[in-house]
Amino acid sequence: MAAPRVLVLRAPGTNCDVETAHAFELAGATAERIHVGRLTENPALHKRYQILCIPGGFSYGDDIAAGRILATRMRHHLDEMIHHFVDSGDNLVLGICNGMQVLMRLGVLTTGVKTPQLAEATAEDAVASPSDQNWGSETNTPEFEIPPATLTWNNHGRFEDRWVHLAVDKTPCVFLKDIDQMYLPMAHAEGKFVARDADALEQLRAAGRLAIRYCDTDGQIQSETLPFPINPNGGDANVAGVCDASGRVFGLMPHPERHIDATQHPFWTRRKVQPEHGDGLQMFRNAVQWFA
Ligand SMILES: NC(=O)CC[C@H](N)C(=O)O
Repeated sequence: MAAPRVLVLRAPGTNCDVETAHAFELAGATAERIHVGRLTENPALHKRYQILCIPGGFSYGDDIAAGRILATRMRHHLDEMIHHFVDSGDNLVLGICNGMQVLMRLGVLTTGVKTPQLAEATAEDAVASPSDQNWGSETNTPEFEIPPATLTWNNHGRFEDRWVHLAVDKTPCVFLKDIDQMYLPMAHAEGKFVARDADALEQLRAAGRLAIRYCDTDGQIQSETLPFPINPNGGDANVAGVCDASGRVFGLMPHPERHIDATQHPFWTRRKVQPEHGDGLQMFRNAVQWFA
């Protein structure tokens, strides 16, 4: 099997690209960190790659809303690249933290959710939506249509940095194959997953799109919104990551690339048995194996 080639997308403010490329390399892929500017000047560059990964950070300083400017730049200048990775069926897309925020703004994680009241929706509906929740002109949505879900500010309104337990649901997500639980660091300010309404949330749940969720130390999810700090941001249904219908496009807020080695675990010196790797590595291995 030839090693799949990964395009780790950089933008001004990206700060997890080196670790993310390293995680992919450790899993057997070939990873290159490419600045968004290099892609806009040579749009055919993306054709050399099979995996697109948008890593974590503060692209464009999180101005307007985290991920918004990079997503807009991609939508306007790199539409062919988005099509190549998202729609072709042969490639994978991973967004980590700021990368998930970009994928949410692009609308590629929540496609296929029906909007029953669309016919009656008016421009006033859009005006009436809470402006502080980042509801905006997500991809391909007419001005008056509110996207099925978004990411907004953590409940406490601050940047939160801590380790979290995660439970993996049965979904088609390629990256989470054969993983039940993970312990990973999260580090974000705008990571609260909010569905447009109960109907949109149920559609995403029924379609197996809510791939990974915050849980307690035993892997249990006892309530629809677990208390802080188990659910670090107060997001709906404890959602930490979402995949598209095919399972090839996946975004998650916690950082798998920060737990690929067992010694990155906060209590590693106190553990009786050292696992061979950190919990996050399997996600990158699953991506590589998908091409085998
Ligand atoms: N670690 C990250 O990628 C941070 C994401 C984003 N800047 C936020 O604070 O929400």
